[in-house]
Amino acid sequence: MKNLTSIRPNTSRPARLAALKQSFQDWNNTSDVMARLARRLSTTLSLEAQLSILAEEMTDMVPFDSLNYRHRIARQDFIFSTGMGGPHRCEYRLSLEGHQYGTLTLHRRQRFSEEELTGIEMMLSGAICHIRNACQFIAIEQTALTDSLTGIGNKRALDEALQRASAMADRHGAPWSLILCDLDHFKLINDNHGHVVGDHILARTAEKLEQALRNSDTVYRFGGEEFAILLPHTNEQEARDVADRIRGAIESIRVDGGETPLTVTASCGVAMHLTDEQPEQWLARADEALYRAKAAGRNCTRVFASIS
Ligand SMILES: Nc1nc2c(ncn2[C@@H]2O[C@H](COP(=O)(O)OP(=O)(O)OP(=O)(O)O)[C@@H](O)[C@H]2O)c(=O)[nH]1
Repeated sequence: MKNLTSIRPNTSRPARLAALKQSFQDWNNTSDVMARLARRLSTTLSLEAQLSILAEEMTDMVPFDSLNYRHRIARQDFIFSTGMGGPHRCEYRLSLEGHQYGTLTLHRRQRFSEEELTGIEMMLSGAICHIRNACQFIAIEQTALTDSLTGIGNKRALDEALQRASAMADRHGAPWSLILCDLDHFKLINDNHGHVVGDHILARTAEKLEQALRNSDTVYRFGGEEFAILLPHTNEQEARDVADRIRGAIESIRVDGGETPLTVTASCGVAMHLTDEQPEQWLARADEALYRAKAAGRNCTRVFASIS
């Protein structure tokens, strides 16, 4: 409950409002480079958009032929480039409070003067907090989409990827396939050798899957011992071949298990996306195919045929 006596009388203050209006106009139209840079950078948390703004503002002060930025964030390389090189360059490692936030390089045909280098450094000082925030935002987003045990995409990442893939398959008519791959009798491994060994096998499986796939294919940990693989431009016959190949890769894993090395097999279910099919239906068909592979005795692949 508000204390009514503390509420100020509801009268307008024309002088203050006029000052606010002036201040807003100044803020909006400022010719102060640093203030404008800070204002523009604060409008976005997209690192790409921030670097575009920085490049735009910087080229007004210190013309350059190209700007390149590179930073490894949450195990992925973030690269931004604009323009085409030149023989002279200046490079800055961006850091704040002991943390690195990437390397920014400018190239130009003419040498950079001392005054220009000082100008660039001043602008980078004005941008660094914003760049730090954008880098941290990417890292947080990445963490939310990554499975902590294996380092590959998690269920949430798969859900988002399935949405995008369904939309693209419908728009472009290109085939997309989904493989669900589940380790066989994994409970026995945990029961007989412990969870640490089970975890190790899951991590090795993720590694093997990534090695066995093309760069355009993406792999996710979908559940405990279940993985999903999304394959663009791949029909169901090709996806079946991929599924058999990855089962072979998983079977080649050897883990120290006492007297004899431990091995593991997997079952796979394959479904190709159907026109206008919702992601959940697509996933359900792949799951049904996986169920059939398990029912058929495991260590095999089954396809949910798009034409029966
Ligand atoms: N070590 C480890 N085990 C997990 C993890 N997530 C799930 N599991 C285990 O995976 C096992 C899955 O067991 P089930 O669903 O019965 O499947 P299964 O034994 O592989 O049998 P089928 O799938 O029918 O071949 C359970 O023992 C879970 O505890 C994990 O992150 N680490």
